[in-house]
Amino acid sequence: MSTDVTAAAPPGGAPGAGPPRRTGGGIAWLLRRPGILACLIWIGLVFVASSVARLFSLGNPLEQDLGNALAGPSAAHPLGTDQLGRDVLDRLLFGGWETLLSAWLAVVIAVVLGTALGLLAGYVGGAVDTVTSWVQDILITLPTILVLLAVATVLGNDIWAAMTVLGVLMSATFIRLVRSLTVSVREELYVDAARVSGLSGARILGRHILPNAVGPVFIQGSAALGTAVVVQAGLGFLGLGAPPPYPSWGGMISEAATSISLQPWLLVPSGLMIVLTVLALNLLGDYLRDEMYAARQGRGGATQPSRRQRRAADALAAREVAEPTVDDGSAGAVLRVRDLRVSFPHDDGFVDVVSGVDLHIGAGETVGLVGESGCGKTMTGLSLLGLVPSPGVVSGYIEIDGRRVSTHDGSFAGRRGREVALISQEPMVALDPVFTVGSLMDEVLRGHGYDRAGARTRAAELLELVGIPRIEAVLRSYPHQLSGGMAQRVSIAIALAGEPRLLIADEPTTALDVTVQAEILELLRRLQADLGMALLFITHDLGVVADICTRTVVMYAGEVVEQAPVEDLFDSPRHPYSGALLAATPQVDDDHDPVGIRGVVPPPGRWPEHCRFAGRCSFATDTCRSGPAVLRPAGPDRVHRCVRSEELFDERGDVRPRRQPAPAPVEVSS
Ligand SMILES: Nc1ncnc2c1ncn2[C@@H]1O[C@H](COP(=O)(O)OP(=O)(O)OP(=O)(O)O)[C@@H](O)[C@H]1O
Repeated sequence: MSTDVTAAAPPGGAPGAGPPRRTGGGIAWLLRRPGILACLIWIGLVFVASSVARLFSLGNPLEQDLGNALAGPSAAHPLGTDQLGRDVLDRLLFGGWETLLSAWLAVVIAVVLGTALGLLAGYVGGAVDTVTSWVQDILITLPTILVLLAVATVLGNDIWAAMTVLGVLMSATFIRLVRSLTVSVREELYVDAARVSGLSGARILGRHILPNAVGPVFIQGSAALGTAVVVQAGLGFLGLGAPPPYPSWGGMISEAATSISLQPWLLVPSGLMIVLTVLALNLLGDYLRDEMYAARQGRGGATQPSRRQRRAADALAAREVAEPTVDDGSAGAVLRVRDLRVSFPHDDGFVDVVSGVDLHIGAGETVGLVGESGCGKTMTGLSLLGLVPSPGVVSGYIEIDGRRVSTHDGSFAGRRGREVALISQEPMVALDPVFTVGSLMDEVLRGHGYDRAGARTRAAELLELVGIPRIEAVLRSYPHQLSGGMAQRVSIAIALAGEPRLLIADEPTTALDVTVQAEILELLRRLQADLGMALLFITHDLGVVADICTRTVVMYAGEVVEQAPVEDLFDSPRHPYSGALLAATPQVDDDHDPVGIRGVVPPPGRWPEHCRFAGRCSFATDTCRSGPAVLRPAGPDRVHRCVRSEELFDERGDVRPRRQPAPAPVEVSS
């Protein structure tokens, strides 16, 4: 039994993403994880008891009492006696020491050798990588037991030599694991930065690449220890363990098997000891892998919700929100959202980072979601994909293509990629550096039901659709061999593979230079017109919204403050925040300088009960601070959240507020 941690390994993980983060004190951390604690207690007990028994010569594992052979458990012999009347507990403990230490030896050799070769192969590449791959393939192909029997034939019953050879054979797993981690991290920008700053290869490996491998190697090592114990017991069973009369766990099973008809109990202690120890080692590996994964998702350590927070999360998740009414103009839309809330643990409860968002997007419509950093745009987008990171809780009504979806009942699972897909800001994030574009697309398309030949044809069609030249060469390329624009086109092609009805583009052009930005926008506009998807375009850039969107939703501090057709919003904003955003946007054909918005968006949990923008709004009066600002209709397909809107914008004759009076001091509630 082994645990493959490659899936949990962080491709291009953050530097230092090593073993599970320990937070809140080691004991408290362990107490919250009873599975890990139970495994550690068992392994520790066996190791300490067998070490003490061996080192201090406690018990008499060799002392025979033929008059009391094959006895069951008793006060004098808690686990009974064997054929020669020797105490089974003493023999188990005496044999355990050698079993565990020799298994450790094998794993240490496997880890050290495998990590060194994996790092070298992954970092240096070329001929070194090729030769190491051959070595790894040979080690994997060799039949372990036959090799160990050959070693025993040559060297006799030398369990330490056998376990050294086992360590070399097992190193193949670590070579593969560390090599793939190294390849994925090698192209990271921070590794390039280290190279540029003149660090030596050895230093880059040690400081920037090795820490990424420590966690996965540690976890794989735990599973390998279980395997080594099994192999060691197998050798003992075949008579290749400790020479008689010295005990080994495998040897004890072999002896018990010969007396099974006279005393079946004899099989239980040694069998159970091997099973429980191997199980504990493997489970420990699995638990640690889950912890590491959770830590990478932001769920580990300090962010684990408390019991009270879990109760609050359950209450939030159970919040009932009715289907939107037909008179809000959303009937028949591809996306219908009502009273969407995204909340994260805070103090003893939860705090909203998105609150009460209503949204709809029809087929063929492009809606721009705009607002400053931290207003909740990305969280809104992720909630529509069921991808809000744990322990965040999403509640509210979400309907995609006529069917209600929820994060809590797994209904997103089959829909992601099919009904709703995502293009992210950084294309390389979506493209695993270990695989070629061809195999990435093949994997996605096979998931959508294509056979191998069909997937190949469809991949080429999709790349053609997104305007990629030299398709065959691109299919054979690795992501790092593509330019930013080309990589974004590939990630768009992958997003389109499932023919989604709703495409969420989260700042898809921010990481690209302006000419490539224009090309990608043009591509999205064309695709959207051809395929008739609903497109939610998340951006800071109002220029992009003017360019590509039909409707704009302006978010401030977690809520929608204005929603209007693009032209209406740009010509006559109805909320001072929309006006301020427009005034802050540079325009080529305009003689006004952009005016920044003073102050910052208050953080979640510090939003005032009244209008959330009041603290930064030059037009705010006591009326704005007298109670919550609710959404108000302002014409067809138009709403805003400003109590003074009519008064303000009437006074100003529908002219957008290019210059605001000096802003009031920033106000946040305590
Ligand atoms: N994992 C998390 N745990 C707790 N709070 C989070 C988490 N992720 C985001 N937030 C908070 O949610 C709020 C909204 O973040 P979000 O990323 O949606 O904003 P945004 O408008 O998309 O900003 P940007 O344009 O910078 O991406 C922020 O205050 C952020 O601090």
